[in-house]
Amino acid sequence: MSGNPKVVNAFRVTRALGIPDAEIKPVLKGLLRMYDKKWELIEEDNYRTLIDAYFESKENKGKEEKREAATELDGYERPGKRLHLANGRAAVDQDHGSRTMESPKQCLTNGRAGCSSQHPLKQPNDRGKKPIAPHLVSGDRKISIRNHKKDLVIPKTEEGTDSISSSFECAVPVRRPDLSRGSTGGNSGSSSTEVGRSACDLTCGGNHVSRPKNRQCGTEHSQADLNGVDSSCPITHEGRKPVNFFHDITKSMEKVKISLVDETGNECLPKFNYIPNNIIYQNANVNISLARISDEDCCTDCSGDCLSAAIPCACARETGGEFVYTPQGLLKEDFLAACVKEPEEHNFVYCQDCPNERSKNEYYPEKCKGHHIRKFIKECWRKCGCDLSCGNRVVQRGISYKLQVFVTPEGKGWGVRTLEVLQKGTFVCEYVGEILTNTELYERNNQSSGAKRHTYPVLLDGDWGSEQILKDDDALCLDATSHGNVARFINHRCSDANLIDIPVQVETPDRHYYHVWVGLLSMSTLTHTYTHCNYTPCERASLSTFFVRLQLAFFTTRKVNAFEELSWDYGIDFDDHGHPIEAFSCNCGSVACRGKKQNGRKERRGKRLVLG
Ligand SMILES: C[S@@+](CC[C@H](N)C(=O)[O-])C[C@H]1O[C@@H](n2cnc3c(N)ncnc32)[C@H](O)[C@@H]1O
Repeated sequence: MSGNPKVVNAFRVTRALGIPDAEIKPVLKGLLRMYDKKWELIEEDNYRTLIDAYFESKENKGKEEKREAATELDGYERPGKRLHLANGRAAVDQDHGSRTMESPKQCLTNGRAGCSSQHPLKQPNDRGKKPIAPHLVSGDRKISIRNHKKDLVIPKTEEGTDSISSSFECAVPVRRPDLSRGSTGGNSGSSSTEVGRSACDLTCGGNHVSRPKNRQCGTEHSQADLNGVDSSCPITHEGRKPVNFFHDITKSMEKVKISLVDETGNECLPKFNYIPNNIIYQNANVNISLARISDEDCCTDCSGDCLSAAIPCACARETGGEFVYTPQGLLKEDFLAACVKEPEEHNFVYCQDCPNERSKNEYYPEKCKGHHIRKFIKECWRKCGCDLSCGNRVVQRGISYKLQVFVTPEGKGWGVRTLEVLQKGTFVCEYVGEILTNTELYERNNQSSGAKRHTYPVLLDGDWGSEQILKDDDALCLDATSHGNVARFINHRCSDANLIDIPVQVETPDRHYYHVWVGLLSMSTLTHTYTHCNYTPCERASLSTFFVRLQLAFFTTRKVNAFEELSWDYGIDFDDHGHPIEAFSCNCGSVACRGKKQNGRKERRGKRLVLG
């Protein structure tokens, strides 16, 4: 086995993750048997299946040992057999089963139309580029720190519209730096081939309940799916049974489940890979070192909850000596009001040589359009003495409220709604995606066309307005088209949006709107570690040094009722006709809607809002 170059390569990757060859070998053998030696299923996504299966087997082994210990104590043999990967099924059948193991198998055995033999997590619109392989990340990435002095700028949204693009393909709000007014692309319509695949992707996720109906998307379901909505599938709040229903699009990667429901059957199922944290695609310069963060920038002497201390600790200094959170974990009214307020001229900085303009036109870049210096949140972090339950650690605790992805009745495609009442100032979710440089994004868009255009990245970071020339790999975006979290489904609203995006500084000493954890592991391992291992919060915190996380967080701007759709202002400039991609016709329904088009022409009403 070990002479085979494919095996050698697999070992090389898993070795880089610290997995001994002797331990990965039986797992690999089991997978090869299970997949009839279809190496492509094992190799995909940097051996994701293999790595998942390894951790799965370890986890199961741990459980088994506990069970055996309990049996010994009880003095009798409990029913249930011990299953090994080597027997070809093991981890799949054990307990609740492994979705990651189960998925490809289902695809293969069901022979479902529209479900290729690809690993379900494979992106059909992969343009030949993949996230960095583990060995590359750990071996090649230099770890250093830049001196970011400026706030994150989240200027404008750029948008792609393509008449044939489908909503599951686009789905990523993009906020581009330079364009203080973005435009956004619409994406109605569908592509039958891709939809078939997309349906498969979710179906193979192991929690799909559906009735066959997606005519528009051309999805053909297997007999299993034809059985209709199962009894665990809830009646929707409109009193209907959904046509498509998924219990948890996060694949257990979040603390709470996020369901997806389609009562219409007319919407293409989304095609993307759920990730709970941002991950570097390739060239982004998001390096940081502990040494750069001085003790003055954290509260090493604190313990427990910083909010309950008589005097606010050092972590409140960045936000005027006061924490931005209430003891209930909500944003304070005055801070929220300041964030929601429209920016004034003095809130903008201008680059001498703007990387965003350069990425659009290398030789004759236009003048910098200005970057909005925004308010930001500073949370405590790992150098602080407090613990994860500290009141100044809200965003980093992750999604806590029940959300649902659903089909909007107004023709906006999928949207997100809350299933419970959210008080004003509640943290809802982060915006998560792949971290790209502007140039990478530009190249992605150039290489793809139509539905595959990555038109909605959110601008992340830049040392805007600095004296020096900002390099391309310092100007970053988040692209959630292929990899993202629930935020990729949140629709735009021109005014009175019930969410606002606020940058969160957790891990950097500068006014740098993201926090970074050095990326040493691949996305699959990251996912895996959070999903499958029973780490305590403390263990997770230490493990997280290996992850890359930037944070852009959504908070409610007012009280939001259960089943209300969540929305945020993408900052689109619907009047930006020079933009290569035409903005979608806005159906936000707000009184001051500025992007409604009628008969292909834009209704000229409403104000022109400029957002950083
Ligand atoms: C980030 S995605 C949001 C999720 C998307 N609705 C979906 O189905 O995946 C952005 C896209 O959603 C649609 N969209 C978002 N807000 C909209 C609005 N107010 N009116 C019409 N379409 C909207 C547009 O097609 C836009 O390109």
